[in-house]
Amino acid sequence: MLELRALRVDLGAFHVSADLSLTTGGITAIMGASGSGKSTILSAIAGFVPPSAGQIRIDGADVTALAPGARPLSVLFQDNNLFPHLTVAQNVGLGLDPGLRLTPQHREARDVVLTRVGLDGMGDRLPRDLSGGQQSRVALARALLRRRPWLLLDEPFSALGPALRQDMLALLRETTRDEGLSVLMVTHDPGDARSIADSVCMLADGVLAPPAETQELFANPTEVLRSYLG
Ligand SMILES: Nc1ncnc2c1ncn2[C@@H]1O[C@H](COP(=O)(O)OP(=O)(O)OP(=O)(O)O)[C@@H](O)[C@H]1O
Repeated sequence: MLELRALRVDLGAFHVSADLSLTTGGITAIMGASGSGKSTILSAIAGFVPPSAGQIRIDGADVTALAPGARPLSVLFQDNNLFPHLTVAQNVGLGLDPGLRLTPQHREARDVVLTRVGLDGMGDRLPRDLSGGQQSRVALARALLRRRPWLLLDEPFSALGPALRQDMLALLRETTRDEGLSVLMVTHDPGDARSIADSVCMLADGVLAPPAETQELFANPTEVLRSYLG
């Protein structure tokens, strides 16, 4: 369970708040207009932006004051955050040990994940020698290898073309389901939310709404969703 209890984040004149719970397992999308505060909320949960009030609890523990690396979550950013001078295998291996001192078991786990995301045989390449879609797979592999229970994604595949993006969303759904991860994904695209999210939290007027079941929400759109869809 991920709980945002009377959470409030202030960035200068901008405010966003949330008071809701997300159950463990499945994929929740945060959807809202550009500038509505989607990244801000995700950054607060990840620990990169300090809240001005309220509490963030994950699986029963208060993580509000914990450093990002100490939280039971991984984050996947839009730019993939790959180190250009490290190989694919090294970039993925960072998910296990920031010093890259990998045991034989670590290497085996890394290679299993590389195969899982379709990068078998590409471990020795540098990120620049991969396509955009393959780079996204490296970042996903690293996040999966960390085995943190929650995976947070901020518009992770928006730089990819539509077909490749659908492939990555499908891979995300399969791999996180197989690994039993809970996913929270920021998107501005209703199509992305409909294709993989079990539930959607709409963000409008500085408030993140509690999750609504995706099919139900789109079948009976709220006022906020109607005005977002235009
Ligand atoms: N450091 C900051 N100081 C003041 N305001 C900020 C700061 N960072 C972001 N903002 C403002 O906070 C608001 C929310 O930004 P945020 O990036 O969270 O929105 P978003 O919904 O993720 O947008 P997009 O879909 O365009 O990425 C914006 O109005 C932005 O200008």
